[in-house]
Amino acid sequence: MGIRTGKQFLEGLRDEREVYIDGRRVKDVTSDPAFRGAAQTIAELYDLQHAADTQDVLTQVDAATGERVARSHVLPTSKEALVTRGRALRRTAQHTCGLLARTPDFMNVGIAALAAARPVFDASPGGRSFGANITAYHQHVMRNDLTMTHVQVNPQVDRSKQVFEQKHDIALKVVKETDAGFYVSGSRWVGTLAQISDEVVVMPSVVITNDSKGEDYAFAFALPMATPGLKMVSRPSVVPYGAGHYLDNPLSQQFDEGDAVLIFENVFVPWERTFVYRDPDLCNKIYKLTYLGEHYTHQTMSRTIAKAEFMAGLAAYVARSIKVDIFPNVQGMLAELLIFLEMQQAFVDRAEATATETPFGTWAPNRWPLHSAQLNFHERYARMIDVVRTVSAGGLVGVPSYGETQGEIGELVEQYFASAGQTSKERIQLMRLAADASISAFAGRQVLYERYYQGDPVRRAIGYYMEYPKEELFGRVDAMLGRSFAKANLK
Ligand SMILES: Cc1cc2nc3c(=O)[nH]c(=O)nc-3n(C[C@H](O)[C@H](O)[C@H](O)COP(=O)(O)OP(=O)(O)OC[C@H]3O[C@@H](n4cnc5c(N)ncnc54)[C@H](O)[C@@H]3O)c2cc1C
Repeated sequence: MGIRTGKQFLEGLRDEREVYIDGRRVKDVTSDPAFRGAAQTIAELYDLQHAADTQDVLTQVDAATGERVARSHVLPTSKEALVTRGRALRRTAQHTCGLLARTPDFMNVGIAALAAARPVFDASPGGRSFGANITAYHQHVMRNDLTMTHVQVNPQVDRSKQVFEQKHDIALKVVKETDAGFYVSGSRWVGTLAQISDEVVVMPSVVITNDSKGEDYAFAFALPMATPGLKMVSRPSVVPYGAGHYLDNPLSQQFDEGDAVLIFENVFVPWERTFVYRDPDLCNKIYKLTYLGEHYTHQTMSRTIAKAEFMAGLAAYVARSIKVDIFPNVQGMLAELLIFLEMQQAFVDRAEATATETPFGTWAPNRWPLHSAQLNFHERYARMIDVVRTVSAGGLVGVPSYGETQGEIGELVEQYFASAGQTSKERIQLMRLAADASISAFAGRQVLYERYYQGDPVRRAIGYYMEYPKEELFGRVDAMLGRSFAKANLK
């Protein structure tokens, strides 16, 4: 099949999937007010794959079939291919200013990384070999251009205990095995984009002890979203679809990608859709063995460049419109955001420039600049939001709904809401955009997302420190100690 259009993507979502929100079952996610905006945005990304000026950036011809496929699906076999993929990731992110975070390319690069590392899946403790399955799955999602979500985390019940020690045993686990596959019951959280994905990849939970008691919880597999027994329980939408004008919340309307807890009720998983089975050791090692972290973070940090561009641009735009950009304190804050942006770009550029070949013949970006960028972006992003708020000040609440410009007092509104650089309508539109980016429920969820989507930053920072190659740094200190000692001329 090769690359799909937006229309084909939307058609694919009209199936028997079980999505619940606000106490009701959603009939059609493509028309439901909670999901249609994000579904439309993903459809636009599919259409970009066909547009004359973006097709070559985002897609390439697959030599095996002659069909075009998304570059994010392709295993990079050289540094140049990795850099070309990076360009595609950045172009995709520009379309949403990085605000719809879980664009399909995130999971695409992840599955490509797993497929590249096929031998890792061949030595299952039960004697089964799953390498061919990950290769076949990669081909399936690439050739059918599918959108995936993933769920990796066991539910929050009692984090002081192991998953198999919980009083309320609600985590996803194997409940039965047959010749054709196995059955699972329980829940996993939190699947971002789940409601409007084609497939769910149940990724290995990485915080499980290497204990035989953990085996029931240690697996990885993929299933279509409309699989019988699979239910998506959504958080409330941040799209204010009950009131106001579309332009009052333009980001929420387009980019609320949705998060859902997935409940599996005796769901059947065929062996051919299984990648890891009853293997806590592999679950814990999978990121390191497959370079999955490097590839995921290549996508996520390419995305955050677009986000930093938008937030730095927005703050400066607002400041210019009310002419507070003449004040040194404001200039200082705006400079801070530009510095964040340059840092973000530099991290990704360095990761690509110092990419290395993996044992599987593919190329992976340098993990250290990427993880450095990822581990502090959430704090820098919170600061960006703070600067937008600080520069905009009362302007964030000092404008009415855009609907007021078309209402009974439209003429009055035209008179009273102009700024130095803008008409009332322009100013209201800009300030509603700034409000949606900085003080809305959407903005709050964005901050939470950046902090947690790639795991707990506290524990990730511990891992970063423990694994960082520090010998060279210690060597520098040794050299200075030696030189100083020599110069001290001690007898
Ligand atoms: C908006 C959003 C979107 C997400 N999307 C996805 C997704 O698409 N797919 C997916 O799989 N996951 C997703 N996640 C889940 C994400 O991976 C988890 O939130 C993250 O791993 C942290 O786990 P937790 O939320 O269960 O927090 P917990 O592990 O319960 O932690 C809660 C707090 O306790 C602290 N803590 C807990 N345990 C320890 C410990 N052992 N040592 C030190 N401190 C500890 C943490 O630092 C944290 O402050 C998403 C999360 C958010 C918020």
